[in-house]
Amino acid sequence: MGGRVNEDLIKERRKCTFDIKELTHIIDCGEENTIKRKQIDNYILNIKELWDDVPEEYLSHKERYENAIKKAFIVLKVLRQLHTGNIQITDHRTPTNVYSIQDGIFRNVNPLLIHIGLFWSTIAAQASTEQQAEWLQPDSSMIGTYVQTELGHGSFIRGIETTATYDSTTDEFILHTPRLSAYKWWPGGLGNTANACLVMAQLYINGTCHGLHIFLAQIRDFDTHKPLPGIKVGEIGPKMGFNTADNGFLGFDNHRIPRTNMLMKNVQVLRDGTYVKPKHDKLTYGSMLLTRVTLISDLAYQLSKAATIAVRYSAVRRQSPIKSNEPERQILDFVSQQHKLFITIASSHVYRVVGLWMWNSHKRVTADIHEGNMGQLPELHALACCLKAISSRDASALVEQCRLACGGHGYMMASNLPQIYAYTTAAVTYEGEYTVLLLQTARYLVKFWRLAAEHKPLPQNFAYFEDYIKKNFEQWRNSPEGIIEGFKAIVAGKTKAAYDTLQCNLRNGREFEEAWNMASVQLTNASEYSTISRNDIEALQSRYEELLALIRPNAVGLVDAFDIRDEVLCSTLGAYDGRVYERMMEEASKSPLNEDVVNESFHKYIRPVTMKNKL
Ligand SMILES: CCCCC/C=C\C/C=C\C/C=C\C/C=C\C/C=C\CCCCC(=O)SCCNC(=O)CCNC(=O)[C@H](O)C(C)(C)COP(=O)(O)OP(=O)(O)OC[C@H]1O[C@@H](n2cnc3c(N)ncnc32)[C@H](O)[C@@H]1OP(=O)(O)O
Ligand SMILES: Cc1cc2nc3c(=O)[nH]c(=O)nc-3n(C[C@H](O)[C@H](O)[C@H](O)COP(=O)(O)OP(=O)(O)OC[C@H]3O[C@@H](n4cnc5c(N)ncnc54)[C@H](O)[C@@H]3O)c2cc1C
Repeated sequence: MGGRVNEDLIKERRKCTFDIKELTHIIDCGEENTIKRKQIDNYILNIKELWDDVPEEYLSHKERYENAIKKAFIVLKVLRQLHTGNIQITDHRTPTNVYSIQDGIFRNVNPLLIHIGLFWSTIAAQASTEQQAEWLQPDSSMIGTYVQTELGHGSFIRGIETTATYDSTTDEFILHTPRLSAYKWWPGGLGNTANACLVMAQLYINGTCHGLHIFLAQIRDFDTHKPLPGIKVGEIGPKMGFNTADNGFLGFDNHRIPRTNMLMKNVQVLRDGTYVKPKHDKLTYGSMLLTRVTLISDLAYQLSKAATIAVRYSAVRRQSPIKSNEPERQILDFVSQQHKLFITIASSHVYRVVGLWMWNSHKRVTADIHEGNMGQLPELHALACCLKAISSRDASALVEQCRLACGGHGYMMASNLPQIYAYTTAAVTYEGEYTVLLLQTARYLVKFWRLAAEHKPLPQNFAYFEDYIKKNFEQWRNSPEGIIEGFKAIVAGKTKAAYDTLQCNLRNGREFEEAWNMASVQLTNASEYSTISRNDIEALQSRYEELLALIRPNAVGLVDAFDIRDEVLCSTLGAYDGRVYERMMEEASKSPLNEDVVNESFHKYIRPVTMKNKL
């Protein structure tokens, strides 16, 4: 859409006091990455078939999938070309914004996301060298997905009921779904697209259960795409979001696969049925760990999208004067509006930095695991659980806050805020539900509190537990360092309170698991345990208000620095030129309900009633 840039946005950009490009390079982890990202964006933007004329919301459930899958295979081809062609990407999962353009293409989710992001990466991480040589061929016919969750079990995966029973007479595993609750349910791409999958199932050898293992199973014919005999597969139906992805269900009726289809890098079943244990029995959960780490950066990016839309809109939107004799003000001038929006910008930066830090930690710990050293895995797991849980919860709350900050127009699908919310809130549940993951972290903290309470040696990371017990905490200091000390006090105080409740429940004769359940609200909540006083809180509050005023002139510059293209934002409210009302009117004109001046329903249903007595 042509036309001049909104005057208010022009003024905002003139006011900016820092170098926007420099911040963009920092966000992208270097100018080189910014250049690479822009090259990819431009390349993909020129592929006409990837861009829709009709807004997605007007398509049926079936059309949405068909449109998305058409685009997904074009993107897949481009991805392969990018890996071998002129634009080189060495590590496509580095959590920069390199792949952000897909948000614009799908306005939702790539139906091949699990194929690209989980299927291949699980094979790469958990299959033996020979298996990888066979399966990771660039011209492979496999379109795969990651099949773990069942109708009856998602969080408690030890409860998974699908079985893989070794038959030594034929050297095969028999995959079986014993009952309805054991049907696989949810995996992305399973409904219509995948012809293969990685299945999480309970391994049985000679009547002994060895727990959960991962198996590669073909489920559809590579040529005809019909389900193989013994496979019942389909799509689960419309969801709150993710409707461009065909999440599916799957049941096995004694479906046989070769023994060599179990992922055997860390654990093996030999020809005679001998079971060779892994070095750590949670290595099978490795893909969940990696996705939790990756998600933190993805959620930071979703926050930057929501902030860009809401800040630009708030700079353009004028409503109400502050003083009655003045003109109406930009809504961004209201301090309450700044509070809603600037925290979203800040949170995006926080989770971007933390996501990168976690990504590097994951790389380091994985390298250690390759060398046989599992020592850092529990800490990484505890951190990934907590950060995935809070980043998804914060992101969905803040995206919703941005939507509300756009008033009625934020409720329009054309603002793209409802779609970003539906996408973001799903992350609170998938890849480990919020509370369930927080309880994993609590379990880790309580273990170290017990050591502290028993005056046993603690790792350096937990020295602050000892400080808390010895009352070594400093008085509150109103500074970044002081705030960190305050948080340490809160964690220690909360862990102590939960631990004391746990001990009290145990002394009252409860079994540990029951005592844990009774303490679980305390184990997941945070309260104020620091030495902060009422005066300190008031001082912090006024410092916060001063900072809002300092950020205000740079607000548009800060979101411009996220450098998110209009084709990715897909928002009438958030486009770079700020021509909000023109874009809204243009989008409304695309509604099929505006095609006829008088809709045919008038003649069928309305007129017979309204004109009844007059005919
Ligand atoms: C343009 C093209 C685009 C291309 C795109 C390219 C790339 C994209 C790449 C990535 C994607 C990026 C972003 C993603 C965006 C969107 C995502 C889209 C789709 C969504 C996918 C969703 C997929 C899924 O949901 S898969 C299913 C996930 N399911 C779960 O997470 C289940 C949760 N439950 C569990 O994990 C476990 O049951 C548990 C809660 C951890 C408990 O396990 P259990 O065995 O019962 O263990 P227990 O509690 O008894 O603890 C025992 C012991 O083990 C320790 N433990 C547990 N887990 C682990 C672990 N993982 N690692 C290490 N240790 C572990 C635990 O702490 C205990 O220790 P201890 O005894 O206390 O010492
Ligand atoms: C959009 C989307 C995509 C998905 N994609 C995939 C996929 O590709 N592959 C796949 O395998 N799965 C996938 N899933 C499934 C997802 O991983 C699970 O839904 C998720 O792990 C939560 O499990 P659940 O549904 O069993 O929730 P439940 O565990 O039934 O949660 C319900 C409630 O019970 C509470 N609860 C459960 N256990 C405990 C406990 N021990 N202590 C305290 N409270 C507890 C929870 O906090 C929650 O409030 C997807 C899900 C969604 C929404």
